[in-house]
Formats: sequence, C-alpha cells, structure tokens
Amino acid sequence: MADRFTKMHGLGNDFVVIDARESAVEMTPARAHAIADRRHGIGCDQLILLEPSAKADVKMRIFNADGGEVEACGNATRCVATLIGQPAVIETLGGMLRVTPADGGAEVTLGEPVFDWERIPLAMPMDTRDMPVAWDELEHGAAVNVGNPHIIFFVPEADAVALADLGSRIETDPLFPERVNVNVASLDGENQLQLRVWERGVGLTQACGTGACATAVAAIRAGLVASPVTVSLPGGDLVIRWAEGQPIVMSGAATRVFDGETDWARFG
Ligand SMILES: N[C@@H](CCC[C@H](N)C(=O)O)C(=O)O
Repeated sequence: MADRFTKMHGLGNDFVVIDARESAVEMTPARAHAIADRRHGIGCDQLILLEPSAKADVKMRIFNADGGEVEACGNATRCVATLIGQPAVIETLGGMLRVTPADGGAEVTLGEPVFDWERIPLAMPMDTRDMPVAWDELEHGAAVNVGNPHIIFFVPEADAVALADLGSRIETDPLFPERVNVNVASLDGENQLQLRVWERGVGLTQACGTGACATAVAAIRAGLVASPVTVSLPGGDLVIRWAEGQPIVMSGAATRVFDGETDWARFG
C-alpha cells in the first residue's frame, strides 16, 4: 500500500506532513533527513509527523531538515490547524498549543515566553534581555524560548546582514548547548518589524513562525514596538500579539500545495 503525505507551507517555510494517527509510521533522524533532501528526497524545511495523543487532539512531532527532532514550529502548527479544520489542542515537545483555523490560515496560541538563561538554554548565566555577546556586527542579542530557543539581534537593516555565514557560526556556538535559531530584525514603521531567520537544523528559510514570535516579544520587552506587531519575513507577514505574563498569539497564512504517495522504505 502506498504511503501518503501532504506538502504544505507557511509563507514559504515548507513541510512534508505525514498523518500517522491511524497507522503508525516509523521515523528516525536519518529517514527524516533523507525525505527532506531537496535533490534526492521530497524536499522540505521540516518533516511533520502527526500521531495520536493521550492529552490533546493530536500530537505533532517536528523534524528539522538535518533530521533532528525539535520542540516547536509555528508555521507548521498553522498548517496542521488547517488540516484539522476546527479549533483543537496540539501536543508538541514544546508544550500544548491551542489552534483555530481562520480564513486561509490559522491563529495559534503558544505558551508564555521564557527568559531564564537556564531555560533558553545558555551555557552560562547572562541577562537575556541584553546579552554581552558579539559575532562581527551582531552584538547585544536578546534570548527568548518560545518552545524552542531563539537569539534576536536588532540591526539597522536586516537585509544587509551576512546571515548565511553568521547564522551557522552562532547556531553552533558553545554558548548554546542545544544550538539556537538566529533572528535579525529591523524596525520597519510603527509596530512593524522586518525579520530574517537562520533556522537551527535547516539554514536560511523564507519564514519562521516561532522566530517571529520570539522577535516580537523581544521587541515589545525592549519598548521598540507595541502589540499587535506585524512581522514581515521574506515569505510574507505574520501578526503577533503578546503582553507580559500572557501567552503569545500568532496569526497567518497556511497553504496546502499537493498530496502525494510514496514508499517510506525508500528513505532508509
Ligand atoms: N520553521 C519553524 C521552526 C522550526 C524549528 C526550528 N528550526 C528549531 O530548530 O527550533 C517555525 O515556523 O517556527
């Protein structure tokens, strides 16, 4: 019998979604990496595996293109919300997410952001609002965990940053024992941010939902913007709402591209 999958994207951040709720699919880091390969596999930034959950409507497992299993993916959560088609709770390694499908996309309520250095996690104590760090022109980052770890740099022009080089250096810096997603953002009008993201385990992507959430939170904490914040990524816009002590709410588009069939055994 053919194995089925759905190709989806959220603002160009693309996914192979496998619905394994009825019939289990064995996923290993090596297999996820092979499926994500853009030349020899199907190709995606993240592989998403839906499984039954004892605590929520569905469990969503997330594998980066390098095969590593991670805690959170904002854009994929909106995609899964549209597949479910009704308000639901999704279990992830990063926590329980409440989703509501909306016109052409979905609204996702993530947990409250975490700022403690141990829970980012960082390798040493540090003020996560204004970190005394520097990698070339990227200085004074802010760190936020929104289910997964992010560092954010506010720069005059996000487009001018050599993010392919700096992102890979920062992602693997020993300061981040679990590696990190790297965000560079600039102010782009009132309550508007331009954002580019180097994703842990992937590289440069068209959009990162959790990156937009972490960046909006860091910008609100720094007094640069007020909620709601529009975050413009290369693939499109997200709207993020957050207030101190509250969960983060993200709204944006989600697109089903095509349904496909294959044989998972081809991928190891
Ligand atoms: N594309 C995602 C984030 C996916 C996981 C991330 N690369 C990590 O390793 O934490 C999003 O939309 O949030």
